[in-house]
Amino acid sequence: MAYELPVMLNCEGRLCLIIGGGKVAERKASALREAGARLRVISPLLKSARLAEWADDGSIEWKARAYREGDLNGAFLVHAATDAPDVNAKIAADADRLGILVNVASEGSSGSFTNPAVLRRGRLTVAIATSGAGPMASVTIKEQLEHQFGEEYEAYLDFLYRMRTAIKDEVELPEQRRRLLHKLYRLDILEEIRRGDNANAPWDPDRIKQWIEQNREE
Ligand SMILES: C[C@@]1(CC(=O)O)c2cc3[nH]c(cc4nc(cc5[nH]c(cc(n2)[C@H]1CCC(=O)O)[C@@](C)(CC(=O)O)[C@@H]5CCC(=O)O)C(CC(=O)O)=C4CCC(=O)O)c(CCC(=O)O)c3CC(=O)O
Ligand SMILES: NC(=O)C1=CN([C@@H]2O[C@H](COP(=O)(O)OP(=O)(O)OC[C@H]3O[C@@H](n4cnc5c(N)ncnc54)[C@H](O)[C@@H]3O)[C@@H](O)[C@H]2O)C=CC1
Repeated sequence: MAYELPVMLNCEGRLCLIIGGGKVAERKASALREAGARLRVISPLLKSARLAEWADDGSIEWKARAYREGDLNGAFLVHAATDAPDVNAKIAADADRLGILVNVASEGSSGSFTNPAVLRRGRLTVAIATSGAGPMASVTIKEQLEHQFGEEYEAYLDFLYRMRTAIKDEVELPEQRRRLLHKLYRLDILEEIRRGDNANAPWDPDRIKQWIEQNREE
């Protein structure tokens, strides 16, 4: 078995195409909207009500026709999400020729990327893929992880982000930076957040500065 390479794609402002306008197209569109992509859907009709809504309010562009060669020019990535496997296969071949990332809904292994099930807690992303064992296995495992990684992780990662940014801004010496970052990840802030202490004693910029001053020397 060859393992696939997990990556995080920055789709912000990039043109992403979805060929097809059904349930699967809607799911892929929804994820790409959250990622800030510029979205174009090509499909003779939109079977998904949400896709139709987004086309109406202009948040996605809809071309009401079947796929044709040339549609892929200028795209960052494409989802082949029609219910016609031969059309999806043609899209995959065209995309490969042009060097464009392609996902094939009807036959995952024939595209250049697949979509994991995703658990988000603010800045935390947990992606689960099963290399062919099936998307429902991914979803079940995601549901198990939801209990382990509760809502408090959003506040926790925001805290880590603010601390790390402040350390990078305030501390020049690599040695001190490293020491502070090591101490940062050992702080038991998660427990503080769970107890609700964090709301009473927020880590505002002054307290962060103070912590940096107290901990920068051994
Ligand atoms: C390879 C992959 C390629 C890709 O699409 O990227 C793929 C492929 C296929 N899926 C099929 C079926 C279904 N997929 C779902 C749902 C999801 N599928 C997703 C990912 C992936 N699906 C990639 C592998 C990821 C991994 O490794 O686990 C999720 C996780 C993410 C997402 O789609 O964004 C999302 C859950 C989102 C969530 O809820 O969190 C449902 C349920 C439903 O639709 O409600 C069904 C019906 C039930 C069933 O059949 O199991 C079929 C058969 C189609 C046919 O019958 O023709 C194929 C084709 C094949 O197997 O190659
Ligand atoms: N990867 C996944 O997560 C899943 C994949 N599937 C697969 O994905 C396919 C699509 O599923 P659904 O969205 O439920 O189908 P659907 O039937 O709801 O939608 C298909 C869409 O494709 C459009 N279409 C058909 N021919 C086209 C063409 N030549 N050019 C452009 N658009 C065209 C139709 O107008 C329709 O809007 C299924 O056939 C199945 O093989 C199904 C479930 C989950």
